Amino acid sequence: MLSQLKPFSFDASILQHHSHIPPQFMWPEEEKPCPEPPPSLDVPPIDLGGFLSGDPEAISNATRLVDQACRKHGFFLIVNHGIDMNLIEEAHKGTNFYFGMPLEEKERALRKPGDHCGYASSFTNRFSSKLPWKETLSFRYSNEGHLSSVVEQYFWDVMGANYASFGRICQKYCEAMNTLCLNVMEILGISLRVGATYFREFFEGNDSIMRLNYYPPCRKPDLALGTGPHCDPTSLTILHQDDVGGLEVYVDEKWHSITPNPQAFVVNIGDTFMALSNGIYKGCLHRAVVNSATPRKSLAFFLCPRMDKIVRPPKQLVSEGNPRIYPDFTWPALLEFTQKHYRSDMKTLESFVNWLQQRSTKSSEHYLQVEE
Ligand SMILES: C=C1C[C@]23C[C@H]1CC[C@H]2[C@]1(C)CCC[C@@](C)(C(=O)O)[C@H]1[C@@H]3C(=O)O
Ligand SMILES: O=C(O)CCC(=O)C(=O)O
Ligand SMILES: [Fe+2]
Repeated sequence: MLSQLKPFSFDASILQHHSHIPPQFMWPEEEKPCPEPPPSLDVPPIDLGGFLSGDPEAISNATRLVDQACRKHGFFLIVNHGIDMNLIEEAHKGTNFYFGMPLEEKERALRKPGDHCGYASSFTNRFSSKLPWKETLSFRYSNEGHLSSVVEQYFWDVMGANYASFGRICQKYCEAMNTLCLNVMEILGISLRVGATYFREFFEGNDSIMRLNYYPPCRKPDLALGTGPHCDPTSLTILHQDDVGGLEVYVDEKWHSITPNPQAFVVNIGDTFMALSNGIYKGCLHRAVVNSATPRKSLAFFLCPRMDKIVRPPKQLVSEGNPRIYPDFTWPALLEFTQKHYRSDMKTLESFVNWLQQRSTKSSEHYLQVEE
């Protein structure tokens, strides 16, 4: 259980100037950043415009490259995506604006225990060690009719009139991410040979999470981590990083850096899509390191299925040779597990399945006791 600790506030405007960092931010030897900058990962970018043009060669290239990447490590880049670069720049500017505010202003959106939305500064009241060196602002996106302006509304309701313009930018940005995700779902459907519409329809009504990551400079970047090693428990992540660099992906038993490319989105498979693909596509292990000089930002859109959807692979992906790996589950159950019972890492899905089985065993034992 993630204990409710006596919170101390991580005020980045102060802590970033400390030559020593609190011990809670120091990571163990086996998880610390690499002593030398790791090699960059050579990932062939997927030309989304080419795929969407209907050109057979472009479709074949995109689906082949995505299939190779997702069977191996679950990570790829998208270029020629059609998203307005001004919108992306406005989203980064608004992120700077928000995280540049005094702590008490940011804490007006303070994340409540057990909730995934709101402002968090390194989760000081959530974890007792291996604290991430970052501030985050997370909020809900849905394209269901009655929630179609839920992002803009959140900024009005929680942040106030000063953030209305930023709220409009984030609403437009999330709508663009939704379009991008559904196009990627078409590529994944063709790559897995279940058809272009299968996963697109599954995620048409999604209930997703947008997260703004802000990594202040750290005087001990070799001891801290901005975000610890993990697979995203969500379905698909579309991330835009600024030009600072710090995202690392674990491939072939070693860490690789991802060179910033403002024209590209970083895309990775999450645990929930790994279950939807019956383990054929892998959740991508990744982390973020920090530096001593420059703040870093990343905008992460986490695609999640509608709350009532059952996460179950299509029958074409289950066979005698490839039997079911994970039981049916819903995203809200996995989300609650990550917010109330378990800190997401590289074993989240396995731990979640064990937790589900223990709970069903306990409840059937209880039932039997009541019955006897
Ligand atoms: C559903 C989520 C939980 C986290 C945010 C989204 C997807 C990624 C998860 C996370 C980033 C994985 C690393 C640990 C974590 C606690 C973090 O460092 O922020 C995770 C997020 C969370 O639980 O808030
Ligand atoms: O900031 C980054 O580059 C990675 C952040 C991340 O992995 C996450 O928010 O899940
Ligand atoms: Fe992540």
